[in-house]
Amino acid sequence: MPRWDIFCRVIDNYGDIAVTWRLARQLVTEHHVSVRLWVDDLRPLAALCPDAHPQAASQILSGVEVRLWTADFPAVDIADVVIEAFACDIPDSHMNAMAASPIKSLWLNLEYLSAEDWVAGCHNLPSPHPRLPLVKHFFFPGFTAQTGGLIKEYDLISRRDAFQSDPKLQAEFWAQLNITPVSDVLTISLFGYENPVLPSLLTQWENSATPVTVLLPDSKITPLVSNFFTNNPTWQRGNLTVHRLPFLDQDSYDKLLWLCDINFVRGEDSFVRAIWAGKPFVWHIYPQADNAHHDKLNAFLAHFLSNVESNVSTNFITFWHSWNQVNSTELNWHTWLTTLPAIQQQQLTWTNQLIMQQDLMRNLITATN
Ligand SMILES: Cc1cn([C@H]2C[C@H](O)[C@@H](COP(=O)(O)OP(=O)(O)O[C@H]3O[C@@H](C)[C@H](O)[C@@H](O)[C@H]3O)O2)c(=O)[nH]c1=O
Repeated sequence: MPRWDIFCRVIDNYGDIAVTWRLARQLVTEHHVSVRLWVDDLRPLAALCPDAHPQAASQILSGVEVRLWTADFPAVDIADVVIEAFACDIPDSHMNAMAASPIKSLWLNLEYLSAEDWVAGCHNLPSPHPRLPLVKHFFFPGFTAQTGGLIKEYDLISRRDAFQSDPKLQAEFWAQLNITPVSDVLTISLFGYENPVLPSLLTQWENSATPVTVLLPDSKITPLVSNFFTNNPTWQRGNLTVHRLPFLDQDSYDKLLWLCDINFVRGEDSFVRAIWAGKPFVWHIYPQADNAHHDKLNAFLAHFLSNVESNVSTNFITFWHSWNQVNSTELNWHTWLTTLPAIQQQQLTWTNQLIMQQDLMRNLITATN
């Protein structure tokens, strides 16, 4: 059985481990390879996967061998495929062992997702090691067939469709969340980074003509929501009700996205899952130094909105820019809502095209053959 090593350093938050954990599980389940996932901090994994022990040096989870990556890296057997996630630099001792081994590992650097045009040109490029007889290849996820694609399990869309068409499955999930659903409300999931424009949005929801129910899994945005409800322990103001949820396991979070009418997501992995959920979403992109994330945000918007009439796309972009503080235009929820019929249509067409493309894991496997 082919052996794969995946290396992940947790920079912050959940995204680094979220992506590698998802990929590791998919490789085991769908490609039947043996996967060893090296992670330098297991605490975020324990949030995504409650079965994970946050300190264990070694544990098997969903068929994946999860190893705590410490400074004193052990001498271990060399895998057929080595994935270094997000340029995390595998240990020198291991690299030397790879160079000396008769097994010629395929070494890939799995990069961050971007819709920018340059990605297609850099995907698969080799990077020979300056000293050792090793070549690392860049592997860029992306939205076109010229890139490494997006993570999507083979049965994701059928599981989503089954959930979205079955009131019983939805009722079970509401019960799991311990919430009694209310009809004729707009249900919104809210996940994001600290965001100074949030109070304005909450006020607009409070005054909205349609009642708004927010499902709020624990995140960096929670304290701001809590401030909004100071002196109001029920977390209800005007037409806005917020339900505070614990941080959900990764599979339950998918269901939350499938359930809600609109999803506010962030970073990388929840953003991709919101795309697959097929519901309108708002992306809080991971903020980078020198506003490098603005180009990334605009590249995605250009790609996503390429077939949308200009007045709709202008209003849509203005709202996303305000949410991400790319501009100082006041956030206008009502105007954004008017874009939704056209956006939903576009999302359906666009997501269906993406579904037809080969997913990231299969592109990885193609690269290894
Ligand atoms: C809210 C919630 C999220 N999740 C999951 C969804 C995702 O798999 C994961 C969150 O990861 P992300 O969406 O990527 O957002 P993120 O912000 O957590 O992660 C990152 O983004 C990257 C771009 C950065 O490089 C990383 O350093 C990191 O900041 O948490 C749950 O499983 N349960 C929950 O309740």
